[in-house]
Amino acid sequence: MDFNGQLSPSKTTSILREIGHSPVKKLGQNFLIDANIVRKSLELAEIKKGDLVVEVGPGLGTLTGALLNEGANVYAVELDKRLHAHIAETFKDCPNLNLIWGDAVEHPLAALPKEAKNYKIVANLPYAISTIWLEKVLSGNLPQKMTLMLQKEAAMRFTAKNSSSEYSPISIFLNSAYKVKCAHKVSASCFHPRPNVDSVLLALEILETPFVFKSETKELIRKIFSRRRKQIFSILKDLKDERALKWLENMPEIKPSDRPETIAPELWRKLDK
Ligand SMILES: C[S@@+](CC[C@H](N)C(=O)[O-])C[C@H]1O[C@@H](n2cnc3c(N)ncnc32)[C@H](O)[C@@H]1O
Repeated sequence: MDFNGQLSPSKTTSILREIGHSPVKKLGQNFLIDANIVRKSLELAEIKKGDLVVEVGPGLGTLTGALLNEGANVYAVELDKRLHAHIAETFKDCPNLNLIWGDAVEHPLAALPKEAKNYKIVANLPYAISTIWLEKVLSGNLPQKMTLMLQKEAAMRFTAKNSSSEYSPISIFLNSAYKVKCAHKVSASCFHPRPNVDSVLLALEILETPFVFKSETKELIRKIFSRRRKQIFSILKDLKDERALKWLENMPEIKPSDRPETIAPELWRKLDK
């Protein structure tokens, strides 16, 4: 089956007209209309027949169709009821698609079976949920590869190194489990409607020994970063966190006057022990 007939801007607008749908900004509905980017996403994810792939927000089904064409088993979650119905109808004869209606923050891996191993994620993510969704993914059964289309600003935050202004809790959690294989700038003209900002296609590969932070440590790191301009000792004293104060005491690499954004991921990992 060939599902790739909807990549041109005119075909996309005609499908939207047919199903009576106007793109919803708050759901990040900027649909991919560039066949090269679709191909590149599949290439980076090294999609082959039989792969288990999670997709967030299939939208009009452009990536979904390409994944199914390659013989992948796709698990997808779409929040927009009209688009969910459109996808369900378009792919009704396709047993390799497991589609659910719902919020990807609640179902970060769609309906993927809990025991699934060696799965991948390929998604053109809705901007509003990209960080919270990724945090959820990083808390559980980790994918082998993630190929994510993101707004440039989110991609920079995800991949930031310490001592940069973008460095955030999500940079620490992601950097502790994945390496960046490639980050490819994507122009606004590859989407309909055109977003106001550039996007980045980010390919991530799991580390040999990925590190998953405990949820209480993640919560603490988030609290510390909410005061990122302050010095680490004074933050921990304010928070009255004995465990973290002990960590700092035993960490000759960190000065009490350092700011949280200067502390490298491997030092934060020691706070989790
Ligand atoms: C950037 S569009 C991508 C659409 C399609 N995959 C493509 O590449 O053309 C984001 C999609 O995510 C859906 N979406 C937005 N928020 C969502 C959420 N919380 N859970 C699941 N899907 C969501 C939108 O309705 C939209 O279909």
